Amino acid sequence: MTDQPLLKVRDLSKFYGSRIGCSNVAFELWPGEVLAIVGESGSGKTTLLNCISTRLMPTTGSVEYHMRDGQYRDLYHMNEAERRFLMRTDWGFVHQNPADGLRMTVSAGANVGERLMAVGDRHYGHIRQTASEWLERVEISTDRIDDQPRAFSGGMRQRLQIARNLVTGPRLVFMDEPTGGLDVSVQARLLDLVRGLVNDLGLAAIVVTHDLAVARLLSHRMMVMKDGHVIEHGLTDRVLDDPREPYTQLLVSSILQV
Ligand SMILES: Nc1ncnc2c1ncn2[C@@H]1O[C@H](COP(=O)(O)OP(=O)(O)OP(=O)(O)O)[C@@H](O)[C@H]1O
Repeated sequence: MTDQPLLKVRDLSKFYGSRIGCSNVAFELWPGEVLAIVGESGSGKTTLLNCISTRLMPTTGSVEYHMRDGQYRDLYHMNEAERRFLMRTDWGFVHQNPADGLRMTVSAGANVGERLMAVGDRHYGHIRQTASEWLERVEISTDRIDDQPRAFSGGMRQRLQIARNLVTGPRLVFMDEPTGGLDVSVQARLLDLVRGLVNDLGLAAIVVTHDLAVARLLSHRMMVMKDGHVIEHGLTDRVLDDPREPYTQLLVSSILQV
């Protein structure tokens, strides 16, 4: 870890008309750190994730990012081209539904390889070799490299989406319910895989989940949201083992005691 945060979020709010999406959120994310945003449906998790990742314009607040050149830049003061460049080179975004993050009608190899081309790799042999290594890394047999993701199972699609996102060596990955929609045994395997990759690559990640078991397994720190507000924030083990807010206590007792 370096001695400076990767991301500084200050006073971030998003209102949809008079409805609160998220309100007054502030935190810092450090390199290599995984933060989980948890809460019930409608608590504002996706709104917050989308505001931080510049997919949604917040109503107020700032998000500063520590660029590779050592400077902090306010994401909302970048122009569109700069933001796109950052998304392509430094960030990944793993959607709940793999179809939202993959190109379903091109091959698995091309799904991974085109990200390398987007960052300037032009050598076909190298691109195919790297794509093949990444398929192996996410436990997809390399003899499926020419198959389209629509011929894959849900778990395979999600693993392919992860490979597509990580192949370019991002520093920060956003994940929106990465195991949602998969059945339980597939979820467990995928979580193990994600945890291993995040550790090995020293990635920072922000993971939205309504599942506290996912937060427990993946994250170092967690924020609990309710009605658009962060009501509790701390080290994951502390929040789950010794929740301070009655709402968090309720969540923990209702969900985690299985
Ligand atoms: N495009 C929109 N227009 C109006 N209100 C919205 C919009 N998107 C979200 N909201 C409202 O903002 C609040 C937070 O929603 P958000 O989707 O961020 O919650 P969430 O915790 O991600 O829920 P879920 O787990 O169901 O995805 C909710 O009251 C929701 O109705």
